[in-house]
Amino acid sequence: MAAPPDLHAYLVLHRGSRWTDVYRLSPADEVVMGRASTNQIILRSGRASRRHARVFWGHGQTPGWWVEDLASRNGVQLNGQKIDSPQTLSEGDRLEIAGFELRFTRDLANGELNSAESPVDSWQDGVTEGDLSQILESSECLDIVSRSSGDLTLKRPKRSPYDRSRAGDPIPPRAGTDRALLQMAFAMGRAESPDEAAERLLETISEQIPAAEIGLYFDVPAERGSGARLPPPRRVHQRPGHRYRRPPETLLEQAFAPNASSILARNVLGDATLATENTQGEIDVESIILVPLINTESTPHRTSGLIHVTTAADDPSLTDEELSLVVTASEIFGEAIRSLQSQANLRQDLLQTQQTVKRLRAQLTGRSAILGRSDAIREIQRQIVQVAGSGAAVLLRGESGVGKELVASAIHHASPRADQPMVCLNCAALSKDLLESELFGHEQGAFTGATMQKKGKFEAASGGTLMLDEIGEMNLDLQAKLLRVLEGHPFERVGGHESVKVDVRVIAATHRDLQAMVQAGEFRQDLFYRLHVIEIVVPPLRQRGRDIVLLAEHFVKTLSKSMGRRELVLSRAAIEKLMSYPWPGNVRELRNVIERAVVMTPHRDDERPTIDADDLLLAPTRIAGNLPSIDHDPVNSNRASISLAELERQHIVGVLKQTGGNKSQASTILGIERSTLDRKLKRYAKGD
Ligand SMILES: Nc1ncnc2c1ncn2[C@@H]1O[C@H](COP(=O)(O)OP(=O)(O)OP(=O)(O)O)[C@@H](O)[C@H]1O
Repeated sequence: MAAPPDLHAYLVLHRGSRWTDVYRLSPADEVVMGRASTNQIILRSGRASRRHARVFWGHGQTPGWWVEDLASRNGVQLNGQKIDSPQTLSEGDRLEIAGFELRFTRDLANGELNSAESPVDSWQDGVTEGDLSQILESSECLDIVSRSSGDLTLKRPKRSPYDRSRAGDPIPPRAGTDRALLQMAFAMGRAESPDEAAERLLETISEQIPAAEIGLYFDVPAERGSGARLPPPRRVHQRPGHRYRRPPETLLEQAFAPNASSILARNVLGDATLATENTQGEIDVESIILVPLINTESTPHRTSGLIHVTTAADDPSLTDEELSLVVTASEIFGEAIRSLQSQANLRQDLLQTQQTVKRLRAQLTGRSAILGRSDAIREIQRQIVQVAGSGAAVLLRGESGVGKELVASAIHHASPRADQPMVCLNCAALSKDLLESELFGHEQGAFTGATMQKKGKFEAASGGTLMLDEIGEMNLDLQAKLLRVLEGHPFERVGGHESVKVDVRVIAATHRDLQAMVQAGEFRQDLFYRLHVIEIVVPPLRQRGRDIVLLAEHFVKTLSKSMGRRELVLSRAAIEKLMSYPWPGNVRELRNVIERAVVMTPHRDDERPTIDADDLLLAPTRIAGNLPSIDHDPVNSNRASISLAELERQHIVGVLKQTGGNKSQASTILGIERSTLDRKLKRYAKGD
């Protein structure tokens, strides 16, 4: 006799926070719980009597659902009170029978399907291949298994459905399930996309539960996580002659609610809260497994997908082992998706980093653009293009500050080595031993302080370009070692025996006359010839005509911007002053002069600030040949009339001029720290 639908109710058993078992009560059938295998709900516990309790529909004084203790040894508790006569059941009542707790409800939409405990740990915990056996092991916490359609079988806690050793085990072991899950885990580990992983998931579940329809939903956007708005399943498995139907609204609400747990529901024929009707308007689903996929990357954790398995009226009910299988498979799937996601994120990061590197490189190339329209600079630009393609060594000659490093950088960036490193080393700044170890590296313990192996600039520039500035300052022994490397021989790190071979293009630079040095025996002739094959002479600034103004305006613009100042303009008088000055310190000196002027020019709001001739602090200079000379020769000027402090000041100014304003070089020559030099210069600027 079919009961009116509103008389149906459910017994719900939560098993930890992992999943929920639902048994649908039908008024036509009483449900007996106890140890005997003939019961509808079998309690596999030493504390259970053979026929322990029954739940039934009664028409007595109060028509409704009743629970009765069938004279059990350990009794039945209803909401914490032991019962001694049949009691009616009300919404939310809690039954405790032989150590198991069941809830009575008529309304599953009332949140009853979800456990009160914190979020489902199945998806959240995730698994790795190594964890898989542990997860299978954790299935031992299963305390209920189903035997046949329409009943619940409770068994002792801590018994695994995979345990084959117990005599008289009512659960046939699922041979091959573990192996299928392992194979699935490995296949998912190789998957290249979430869809491929999903394919493996569906394949495994449908092989293990052949008599079922399966729908898989994943990547469900947060705003579409319920009801009619749920997108169609991404993957479906249905047997010939059967159609998969998505879960009804009530079940979806449960699955997408916070703390959703997995659900196994049986005996659900005709229940519109748990299944969706077919085209004839009937609900012909017998049992359901619904496992939410929880996205733990989101805050708070939320359901981002579902595995939905259903059996039809004529099929056997889904079992606990099958629930366990689907939950475990979902955990593995979750882990695979997370790992694919993090791979995708890494790929994305890498792409962004590569784009940043490209952008910065373009900026650097822009910055290293050699400004100038003079014939002298056009000739340099032509030579750069000409030599860039070859891997031959290049010798750059020119006064200090003319832009030799800029030319080297332009050659590197125009060459096929542009994507590889460019490394610069100033040979004048280091002692012989230090220079050797900087160039070729050293092994651990090679000298005092060599606490670990260090690669040299040659290795650092591998595949790229090494610029050796002030090559004329290199000691003769090192010149010999350098020549061997330029000739393609391997080298050894200082204190080492291992041969290191690198592919590095060397660009050497000097402001000195190397030929004269060769004649004086200060530079190796063979090295000179090797370097001299391609020689570019960078002209001094005073030979570049209007380029002086072009460069000055460029520095005014870029320096005002970098200092956050409104853009300044050079007055006509200032331009004339710049054009008539011989620039012994070349472009570096010009840059320094403009920098000072930009800092010192007063800031007025009303008009565009102008750099006037007086704002340009140029040192009085006398030119000898085309090299800078020093006006204040501290050695030969009238020392007797000046103080020691003034003598020091003059000497420092002289050395700075000699180095074209290069403070690092000046401090090396003066034998003082760069910071000391800065301090002294500040003091002079204040007029102390
Ligand atoms: N043509 C140019 N266009 C723009 N900036 C330039 C130009 N030439 C030189 N500079 C700038 O002048 C400064 C000195 O240039 P660089 O260091 O290349 O000179 P250098 O000849 O290598 O000096 P040194 O011999 O003292 O090492 C740098 O700030 C550089 O950017």
